[in-house]
Amino acid sequence: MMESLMLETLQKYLIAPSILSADFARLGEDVDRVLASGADVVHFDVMDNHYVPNLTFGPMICKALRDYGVTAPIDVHLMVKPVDRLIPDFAEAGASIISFHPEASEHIDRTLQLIKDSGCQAGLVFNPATSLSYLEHVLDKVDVVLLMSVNPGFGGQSFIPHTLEKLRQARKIIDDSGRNIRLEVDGGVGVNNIAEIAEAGADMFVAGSAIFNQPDYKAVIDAMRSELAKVES
Ligand SMILES: O=C(CO)[C@H](O)[C@H](O)COP(=O)(O)O
Ligand SMILES: [Fe+2]
Repeated sequence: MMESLMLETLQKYLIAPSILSADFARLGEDVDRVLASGADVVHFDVMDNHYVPNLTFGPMICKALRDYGVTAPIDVHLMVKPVDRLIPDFAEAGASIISFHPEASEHIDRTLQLIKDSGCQAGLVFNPATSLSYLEHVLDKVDVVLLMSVNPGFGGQSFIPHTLEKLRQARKIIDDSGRNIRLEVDGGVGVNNIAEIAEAGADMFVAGSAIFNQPDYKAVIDAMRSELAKVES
């Protein structure tokens, strides 16, 4: 039975390991291990060697994780162009959230509607240099705002500091809207900066290399949670 997809019913802060840095030869086991270590959501980076200069995995691997028994929400981050034709495939494969980059879609409103109609939650992703103004006319259809804190395409890059200011701006837009929208941050997140990122307004944290490149995933996730607890208190 799949866990609740309603992000608003989950806890305040969500940790979403990016499986871009997982062991692909043992993906099911590695995903089970990171979830057993306290992760909330599986972040699934889809790259097409066109929108970004790298190539990863598609709906078949998402379905394979579901068939393996993964029940946690799967957060599909589409770095592909065009976007629309992959949406039904990912919904059928068991995606919970599907996020896309507005520059990669010809019709942003239509793409968001396609995601909602397929039964998934919808996210818009902003590169470090993409304007938040894309949110202006579609906020009512957005469940997740995903701010990239690196340029997309690769794991293991350093967090770009000016993203903190953009996070504050996105937090204000979300709060002013009165809607229940998650503010997710992706790229270069680790134990050292997660508190500062939460203080700037994020409530969902993607971390790939910071977790999977360490032998003890639980130690990293626990350390992230204790950093976040300092922000909450
Ligand atoms: O979308 C991504 C890259 O385009 C990844 O989710 C992101 O880079 C996570 O990796 P890390 O935590 O190692 O930076
Ligand atoms: Fe990502």
